[in-house]
Amino acid sequence: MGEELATSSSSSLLFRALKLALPALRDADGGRALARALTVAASLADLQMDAEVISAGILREALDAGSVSMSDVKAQIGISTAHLLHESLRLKHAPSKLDILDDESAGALRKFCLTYYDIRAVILELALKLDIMRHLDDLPKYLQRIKSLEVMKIYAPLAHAVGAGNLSLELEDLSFRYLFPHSYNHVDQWLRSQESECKALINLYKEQLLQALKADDELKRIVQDISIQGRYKSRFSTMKKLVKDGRKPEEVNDILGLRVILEPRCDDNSLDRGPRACHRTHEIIQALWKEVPGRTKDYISRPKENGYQSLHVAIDVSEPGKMRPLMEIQIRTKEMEKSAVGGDASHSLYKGGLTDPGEAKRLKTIMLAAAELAALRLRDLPDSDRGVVNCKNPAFRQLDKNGDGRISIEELTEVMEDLGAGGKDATELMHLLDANSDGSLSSDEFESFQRQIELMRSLEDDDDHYRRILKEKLHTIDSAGLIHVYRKELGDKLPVS
Ligand SMILES: Nc1nc2c(ncn2[C@@H]2O[C@H](COP(=O)(O)OP(=O)(O)OP(=O)(O)O)[C@@H](O)[C@H]2O)c(=O)[nH]1
Ligand SMILES: Nc1ncnc2c1ncn2[C@@H]1O[C@H](COP(=O)(O)OP(=O)(O)OP(=O)(O)O)[C@@H](O)[C@H]1O
Ligand SMILES: [Ca+2]
Ligand SMILES: [Ca+2]
Repeated sequence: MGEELATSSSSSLLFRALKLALPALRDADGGRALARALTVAASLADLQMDAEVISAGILREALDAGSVSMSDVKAQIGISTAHLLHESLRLKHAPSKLDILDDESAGALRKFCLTYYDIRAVILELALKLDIMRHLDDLPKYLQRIKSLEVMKIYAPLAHAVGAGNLSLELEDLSFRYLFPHSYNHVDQWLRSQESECKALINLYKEQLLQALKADDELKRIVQDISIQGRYKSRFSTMKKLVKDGRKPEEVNDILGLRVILEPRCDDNSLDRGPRACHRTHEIIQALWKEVPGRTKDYISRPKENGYQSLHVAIDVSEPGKMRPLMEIQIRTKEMEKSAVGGDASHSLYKGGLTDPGEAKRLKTIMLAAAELAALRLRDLPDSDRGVVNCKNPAFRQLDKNGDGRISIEELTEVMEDLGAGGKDATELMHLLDANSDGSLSSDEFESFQRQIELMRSLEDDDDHYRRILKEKLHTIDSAGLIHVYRKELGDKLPVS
């Protein structure tokens, strides 16, 4: 755990969680249950999650097995951990409502998750999925496929959308392996054969470039910070590129990748200091290595339509008698990076065809407005009216105009129209709230919706806090990115037959 999180209260929380889970897990599943719970906890710690999430990770398996109850968790660990477990269990059941082969449903689930859940519960669920995926060999083949498909179409894109990039790539690669074992082996063998050499090369070039940039007088004058990220391309991403336009492996020019991020000095207000720093970096690269002609793309002088800005250079890192894939170097300022990972040119949008983040936000706003309206009507009710109705929930009674104990789609549409929203929004809302899919809302379904609204409000502060942690520590997207939703499905890009 990070230093600031490893306070005595969080250690005590983890300790209590372990104490509660240990007896239940020690003997279960030949000792494997305990190992699994600890692996999940470790993954969550790697993802910089707080003690509440990690303790939920430890307890989840015991809860599933029925050896620990939710009231045990509430009493011995605390309400926040119990809440996270509750959220994660809700999330667990969500996909079973859907036909996972249907792209529209997968998109709806992602939207649902990001709009309705504590974001930490989403990360918890993703860590649990990762653990399942890492141990798929133990399951029968058909289950391996079903789980992989679910991960490929729902959880890997979800991880990408919430900014857990590395988790998303690992989930993708693992499901790729079980869904398409032959093509996976092909790509895997090829990448593996050069992996350690390429990774060493990435580190070496990264270090050399950083030294050269830091030593340059012009850059010293205009930038206050320089950082370089390196990455070796994932199996699935490589496969997609190879499949997409029939390229030969040696024509994939970004197997090795570096990204230079420059932060111009605050005291230099000249407008072009960012572009100047990027072009100067380009010159330094040209002096160091062999640039591949015709492969350079200057999206700084000419930004892409979506606003994406960056300078891309391909360099030849082969040596005499030793052919190697090309290395792509992306050069950008911190501001350009911010836009590329969270803004309009967002990486999630670029890869997944995400819709405008506003769309998901709108749905949430409508939900909140619907609750407001219900509350408002409630206040307008004369006191004498309260309590005489059969249904105990007055807000529900207000919406259930004909008093038949259910809120129909017509009744919901009427409310939404009062709010200035259309019938389509009512249908969407009904779809999300109608847990048993019978086409109308019972008082139970409505009450659970009200509880969610309350929870969402109380979590607004938490949400902000975790958003910052995710952005900073996971090097992820901005606040809006947390509710990005995929429109274009992964299935579009990958033929799943
Ligand atoms: N976030 C974001 N990244 C982008 C965008 N466009 C390109 N990139 C990044 O830049 C890389 C190279 O893009 P280009 O230089 O346009 O290359 P290309 O024509 O797509 O060619 P290949 O990389 O060979 O497929 C991509 O693989 C991404 O990593 C964008 O709109 N948004
Ligand atoms: N040259 C690079 N240097 C460092 N990181 C990179 C580089 N190119 C991409 N990345 C990052 O690596 C991760 C995986 O990217 P990946 O290679 O799968 O996709 P991509 O390069 O953005 O798209 P494409 O497959 O279309 O080229 C993303 O987080 C991406 O931002
Ligand atoms: Ca790329
Ligand atoms: Ca009704």
